[in-house]
Amino acid sequence: MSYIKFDSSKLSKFVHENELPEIQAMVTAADEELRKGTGAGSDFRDWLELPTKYDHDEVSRIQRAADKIKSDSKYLITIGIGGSYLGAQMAVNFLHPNFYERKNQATQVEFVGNSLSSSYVNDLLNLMGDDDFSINMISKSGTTTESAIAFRIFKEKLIEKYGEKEANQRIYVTTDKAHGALRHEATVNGWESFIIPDGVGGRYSVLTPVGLLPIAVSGGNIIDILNGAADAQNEYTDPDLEKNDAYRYAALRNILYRKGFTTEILENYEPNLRMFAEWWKQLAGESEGKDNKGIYPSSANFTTDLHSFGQYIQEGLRNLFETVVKLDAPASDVTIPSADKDLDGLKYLEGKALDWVNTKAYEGVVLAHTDGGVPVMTVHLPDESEYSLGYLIYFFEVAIAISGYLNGINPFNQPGVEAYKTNMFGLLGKPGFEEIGKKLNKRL
Ligand SMILES: O=P(O)(O)OC[C@H]1O[C@](O)(CO)[C@@H](O)[C@@H]1O
Repeated sequence: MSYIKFDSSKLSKFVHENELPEIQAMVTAADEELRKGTGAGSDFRDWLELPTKYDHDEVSRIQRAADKIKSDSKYLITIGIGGSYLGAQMAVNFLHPNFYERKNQATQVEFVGNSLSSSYVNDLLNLMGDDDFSINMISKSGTTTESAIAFRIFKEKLIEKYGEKEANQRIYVTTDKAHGALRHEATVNGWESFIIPDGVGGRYSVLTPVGLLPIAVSGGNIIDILNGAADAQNEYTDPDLEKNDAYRYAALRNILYRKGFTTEILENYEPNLRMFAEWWKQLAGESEGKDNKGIYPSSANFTTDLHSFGQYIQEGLRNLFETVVKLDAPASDVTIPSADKDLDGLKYLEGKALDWVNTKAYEGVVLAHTDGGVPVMTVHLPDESEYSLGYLIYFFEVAIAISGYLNGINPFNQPGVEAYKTNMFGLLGKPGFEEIGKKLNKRL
């Protein structure tokens, strides 16, 4: 029995019994493409064995760097965008109690460079005030505009506060091994640096130093995360759909997609899983949305959004399906108190645990949405531990890769991201983009 329970029992109305066996041959072929490297994008499969083959010396260095940052910094300013921040922020948010940032006196991990908002930058600078800080600049390419601009701004502040020599001791760079401006800058300035392996793309990089350093600084146990992912790596290897839950999830979403269920909503019932959906949206969207096809990844936070666009899910356009990440055992629970009078009509819930109510809400929603024509699958997450998170990360990573091959695309490239960058560079007057800029300006 799988550590993470995958429940597709409510799909019978949408997927006939014969359909899974009938797609098995395609899944086996997709598995071969992934494992043997015969599929498109085969240079980017090193995440597959990362949990069991990671560089132990590098992980020890990450732990030491995290200890230093915790001892000399109130803030770790983590700069990156896309895969260079989503996994780290998702894990930091998941592993710590809600409101942790406001209460905790230890080093706070803050994220910047994931937008071009000046208010956000100024708000962060105001929050930091004159407190001690360090920077973790994360960029595989080293050329991403959003993060490069943030790095300039915060590096300048660091040098202003500490002088160049000490500032250089407070800059940690996570980038590729050999290429790129950032690698060169790190070498010239003697910054401590960590490697994003060549064969691991941004959205698959959370278990590399990209995610591990910020997570370690926040107090997360990175070895436990890797152990969870390693066990998942061992579990999800058999292409047999009856034995591999991650592959079954991939197969079912492909079956649903072909029937017109083109939007997937990843849902949670826990606020600390909100960022998990953001991480998943990049993983799924950047991997699968290409060649004018692919499931559109979206997310919802329940029960909150049941009072917002829950109406749409229940009765709107019938192209939706849902995947719930349901936490089975929250770290703590609350008992609903008794009251002398029953003015609020809650007597029937007195003495009940809040998480029991949450679970009943989930069960009610699954049945209501199923009745409303929305297929629902559930991934049961046993608890809020690092181990479980590592397991869950790997479940979705391998499922999305198989899903991409099932849909006949390269799950490991992202050619479409360049279009906005080219236009932005033209409009910003970047050297080499002048002609594009002239043409675009005429259209504005
Ligand atoms: O780590 P980098 O090279 O700064 O890239 C950040 C993100 O930008 C993208 O390349 C898209 O522009 C993502 O694939 C990636 O995760």
